[in-house]
Amino acid sequence: MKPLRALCAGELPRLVMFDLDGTLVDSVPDLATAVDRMLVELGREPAGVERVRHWVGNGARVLVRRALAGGLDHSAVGEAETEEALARFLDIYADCHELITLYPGVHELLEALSTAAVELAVVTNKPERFVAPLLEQVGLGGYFRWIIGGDTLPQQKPDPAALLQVMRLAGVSQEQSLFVGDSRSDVLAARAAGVPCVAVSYGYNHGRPVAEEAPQLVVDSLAELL
Ligand SMILES: O=C(O)COP(=O)(O)O
Ligand SMILES: [Mg+2]
Repeated sequence: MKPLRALCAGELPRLVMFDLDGTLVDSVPDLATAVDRMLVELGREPAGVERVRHWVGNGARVLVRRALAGGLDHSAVGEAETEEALARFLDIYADCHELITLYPGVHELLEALSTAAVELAVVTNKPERFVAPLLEQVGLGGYFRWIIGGDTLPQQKPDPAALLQVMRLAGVSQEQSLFVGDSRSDVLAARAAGVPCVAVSYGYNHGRPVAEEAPQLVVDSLAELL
């Protein structure tokens, strides 16, 4: 795990925090199914998986607002409309987990880290209630000591609060920690928390290359960290 040592002053990190959607799992096909069912129920055109891919990353509420707006800028969408659509989306998505898949290298990396007694956490903007069951479904149930969802704390990424909270709970400093994510919010949250960030190039970053956000390292597969 040389690349990880290089990021943490020659030592293995004691804590690795992972983003979920677009980093560990490809959840966009299911999210798109749920978004499209919601839109059709509301009498609108479905958005399709490619557009939904660009909208994921800032939690369910923003995803629904982007779907209602038909684009990334959701500033014109009203509150009442958001609440009604969000409730439908959450209900529909609760039964939409058929297409989720694990990215290559994920299982191998988590296995190697946990064998090396590195503490593991998930810090995602996905609503917390979905996270543990999905990890279980894809065979990652036993790995994570801490799970923080987008509604666990008052703040979500790019705010560093969740990362700071996990480091506090683990009793581990920034220098001994690492964050692995796929989007701008992940790189910004890690930077604000003072934690080095590895970004995966295959995830969702609103249609932009995540390398533009200047993480410490970009990899095309988590297997590169082994
Ligand atoms: O639910 C989202 O918007 C994305 O969640 P993530 O933080 O795991 O990428
Ligand atoms: Mg992500």
